[in-house]
Amino acid sequence: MTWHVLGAGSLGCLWASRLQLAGHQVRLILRPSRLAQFSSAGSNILFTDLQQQQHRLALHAETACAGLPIQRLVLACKAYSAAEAITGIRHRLRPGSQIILLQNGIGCQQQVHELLPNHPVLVASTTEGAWLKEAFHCIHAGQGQTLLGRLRGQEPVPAWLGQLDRSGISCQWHPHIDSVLWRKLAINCLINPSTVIHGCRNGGLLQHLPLLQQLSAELEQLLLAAGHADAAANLFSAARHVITGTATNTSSMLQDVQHGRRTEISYITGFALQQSIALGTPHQQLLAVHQALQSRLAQLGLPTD
Ligand SMILES: NC(=O)C1=CN([C@@H]2O[C@H](COP(=O)(O)OP(=O)(O)OC[C@H]3O[C@@H](n4cnc5c(N)ncnc54)[C@H](OP(=O)(O)O)[C@@H]3O)[C@@H](O)[C@H]2O)C=CC1
Ligand SMILES: CC(C)(CO)C(=O)C(=O)O
Repeated sequence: MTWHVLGAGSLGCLWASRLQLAGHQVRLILRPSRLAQFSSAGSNILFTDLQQQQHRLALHAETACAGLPIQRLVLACKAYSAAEAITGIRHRLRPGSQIILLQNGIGCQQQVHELLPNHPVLVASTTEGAWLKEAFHCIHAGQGQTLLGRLRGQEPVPAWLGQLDRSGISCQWHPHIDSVLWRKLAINCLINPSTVIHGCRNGGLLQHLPLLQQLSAELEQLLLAAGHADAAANLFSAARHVITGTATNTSSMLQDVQHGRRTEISYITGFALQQSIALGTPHQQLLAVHQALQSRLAQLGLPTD
């Protein structure tokens, strides 16, 4: 069965390259302007793997309008593009077509569910790392792991999970993917905005641990109130572990800011704050961090949502 991958950004190129290298049929879905750029550059992805080996892969690409019905779609756009991307492609979906969401943060998964109430929507949480050296040149920066599950419905564990593993996409089924998303959300709330506010790599946050500890206490209460006690356990020490383990990394949000790109703030601190208000949990620190991040984005002339 063909894998359709929407978006040839970092993760889209990473998934498409590895699937194609493993012998699967892959089709990219690009916006018209990207498709023109892709075609004039020879319809290739250059993929640098973890061993620094380069692979030049000829891929089929098309726009959302054209093409055959889609049976399996990997949505590899940013969280803020997900709803619009699904709206543009849903005429090509058929009953039973599967959608796999790769977005960070929370909120877009629910938007997609609402747009596609009768489709199997699978949600991934990944710690893989990839970036684009230039358009269509993807660098695989970190192996990481992908957990996959369903937020709603009774879809069985997909038989194609093994295809992903054999393609080098280390992927495991998780029965409570919502808790995994919430835990990652909390870690991202603790790390990403502060790296932008302080303009530092992840390790620079070791200078700001007392404030992070207060924020972590609020996030723990939010996770508990949202029914994710597992996700709340030892949150602060887990975040500190990630900070030290990724000390030299630039967070994805700071990378977006450095490249003048819109961030996923609304799906990270924005979502957490909205939920905290709805559930009546303390959110003084969360509000302060969210507002400080918005101020910094506004100063830089970037969208604050
Ligand atoms: N990169 C990474 O290492 C990781 C990323 N993630 C998450 O994965 C998601 C994707 O991230 P990443 O790959 O880095 O993002 P990128 O910005 O690199 O890529 C997103 C791509 O989606 C494309 N796109 C958006 N809307 C459409 C559309 N309607 N039709 C076709 N293409 C579209 C964009 O195309 P265009 O340029 O034409 O707008 C862009 O190329 C994010 O939520 C991110 O947080 C999670 C873990 C790791
Ligand atoms: C865990 C962390 C903070 C690593 O940089 C991340 O997920 C991100 O940058 O988005």
